[in-house]
Amino acid sequence: MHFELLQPLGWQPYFQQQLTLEEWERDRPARIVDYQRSVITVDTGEERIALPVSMSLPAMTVGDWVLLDADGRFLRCFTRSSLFARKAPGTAQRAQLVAANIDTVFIVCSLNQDYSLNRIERYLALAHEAGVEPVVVLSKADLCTDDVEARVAEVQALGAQLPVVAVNGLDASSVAALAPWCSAGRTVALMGSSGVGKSTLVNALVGAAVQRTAGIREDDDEGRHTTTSRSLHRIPGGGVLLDTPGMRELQLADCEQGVEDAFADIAALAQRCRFGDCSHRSEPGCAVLAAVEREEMDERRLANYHKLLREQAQNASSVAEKRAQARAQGKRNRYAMKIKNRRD
Ligand SMILES: Nc1nc2c(ncn2[C@@H]2O[C@H](COP(=O)(O)OP(=O)(O)OP(=O)(O)O)[C@@H](O)[C@H]2O)c(=O)[nH]1
Ligand SMILES: [Zn+2]
Repeated sequence: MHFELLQPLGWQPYFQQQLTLEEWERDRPARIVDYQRSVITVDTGEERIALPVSMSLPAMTVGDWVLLDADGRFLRCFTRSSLFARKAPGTAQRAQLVAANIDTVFIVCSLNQDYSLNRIERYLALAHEAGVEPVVVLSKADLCTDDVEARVAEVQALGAQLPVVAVNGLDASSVAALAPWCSAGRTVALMGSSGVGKSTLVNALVGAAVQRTAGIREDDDEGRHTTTSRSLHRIPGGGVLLDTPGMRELQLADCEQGVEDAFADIAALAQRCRFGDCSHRSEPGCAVLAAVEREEMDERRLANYHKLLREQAQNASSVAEKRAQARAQGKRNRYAMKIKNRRD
């Protein structure tokens, strides 16, 4: 019964399985379509409800599924199928949740000035870390002066079964090549540098639907919050597009496992290195360096792997430093308190 209402919001069997029959009949699942400092907007498929942010709510983000009771009160958050998060600024102890329950992320890279295999590998690591299937979208194919087919093949070589699609974002029939990932019940998102054509793709994918969502919003009592319809868009083919500034600003941080997964070929070769802790830089008996020597492994790819791991280590150590600073500050505060208490 609610199924037809929920599926256009990205509802899947994975979430359905988290409900008892009784809950399914009595309560109402809803998806977070917008998350502001003081108010969370959820969509039940029938209406949008504003939940005030409070300390009693768990950490949640756009894309999360929540269960509400019949009166629209929050009961719980569903277990996620995927999560993009990043280190929060400041003490950096808590991760900032960026987007939840995304099935596919389009890694957008333009075929003119922005094209870079290193950058694509960086985004692949982020996608792997989040547990989201990546699809590389090479935009501005119409402006590419090189052989587009050759570029596509080069990017495809970055991962086994990595889908790579070249598009002209200004041409709807070209963008239609992304339809297989945007079918009913599926949620997609976009990542990529500024100017590569993400907004153009959003318009091509949802164009008319965005207008319609805005129209519906006029009628309900939250009508003034026009930004609400900007985070989660329905795609005419049945899918959902999640587009937030947070997704657009994602950086590589704290995703060592993501880097390892994005470079699974290096991990496989490393099994045959002489030393278990081989760093694949200069060690004798290194299977990775041997593969580079035989030209079976791209030297650029190995260098980028080292670079991403190094950045990863730096991020981790700056987090550790900040934690140590916070601890030292806490100690000083407690000491000052002690002295003060003694004086009182
Ligand atoms: N020729 C051509 N131009 C494109 C294509 N995609 C985008 N553009 C143009 O490239 C410029 C930047 O595109 P945007 O969609 O604004 O890029 P963006 O990634 O959203 O940029 P930010 O908003 O800075 O993140 C615009 O002038 C678009 O019209 C394409 O496939 N072909
Ligand atoms: Zn090695």
